[in-house]
Amino acid sequence: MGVLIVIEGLDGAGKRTLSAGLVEAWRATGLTVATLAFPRYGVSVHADLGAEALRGRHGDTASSIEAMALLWALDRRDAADDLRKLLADNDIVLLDRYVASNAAYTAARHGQDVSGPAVEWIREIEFGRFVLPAPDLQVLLRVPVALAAERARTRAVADATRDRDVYERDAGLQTRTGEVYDALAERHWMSRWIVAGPDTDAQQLAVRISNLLHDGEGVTR
Ligand SMILES: Nc1ncnc2c1ncn2[C@@H]1O[C@H](COP(=O)(O)OP(=O)(O)OP(=O)(O)O)[C@@H](O)[C@H]1O
Ligand SMILES: Cc1cn([C@H]2C[C@H](O)[C@@H](COP(=O)(O)O)O2)c(=O)[nH]c1=O
Repeated sequence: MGVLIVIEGLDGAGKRTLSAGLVEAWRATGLTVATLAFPRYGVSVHADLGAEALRGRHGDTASSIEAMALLWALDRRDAADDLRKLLADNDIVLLDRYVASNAAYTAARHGQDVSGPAVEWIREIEFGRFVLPAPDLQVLLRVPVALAAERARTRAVADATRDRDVYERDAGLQTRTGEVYDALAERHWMSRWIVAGPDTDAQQLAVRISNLLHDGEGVTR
């Protein structure tokens, strides 16, 4: 049974870039690694509807905090069987965003902190009702809001398919989301968390995580 590792962080933090580096580093040591990125655009109708809503389509869907959270959660529910199979077949399954994204953004949109009802609602729906696998380790890629926004802007200029959505244009939302992420990490919500900075070297982080897992630290099952 493999371990489930999640990279979390703000829009533009560099999660996808760091994930690619981790995969390369682990595979070079002979480990089998599978990856999934949520939302699963182009695979899940729920993910695609969510992305379209964030770009002004589907009436008032984007203005409903719970409607958006349920779309992202339903994408993960549909992926649950695939996720379990990947865990059975690989040493490591690395996720770019998972349930904590929904907890952080939903709480932040409501202006709640980590102790508010939104985080508990997401936990109950996704881990309780949808029975999604719990992570073994979550990594918060902690990047200042301004730097993450700059990275998202630069990416949007370079790649027309990655235009900034309404969440990415909302600096207040990103700031509040960062605060909820910090609290989730401090409380080790649903697993042990470690925090990585903006210039994290993927190779070094891969070694750090491997050591944690090897020592049994941060492994929840
Ligand atoms: N360490 C880094 N230094 C400089 N630029 C970086 C770094 N990491 C990522 N970037 C750049 O920042 C932009 C955003 O990175 P990336 O797509 O990996 O972020 P992300 O967290 O996955 O974003 P999102 O959640 O919005 O999809 C990309 O253009 C990427 O090349
Ligand atoms: C998976 C997930 C995502 N979100 C938020 C985070 C982003 O602002 C958007 C779209 O995600 P992307 O990584 O920029 O493609 O949605 C969320 O609120 N809840 C989730 O579960």
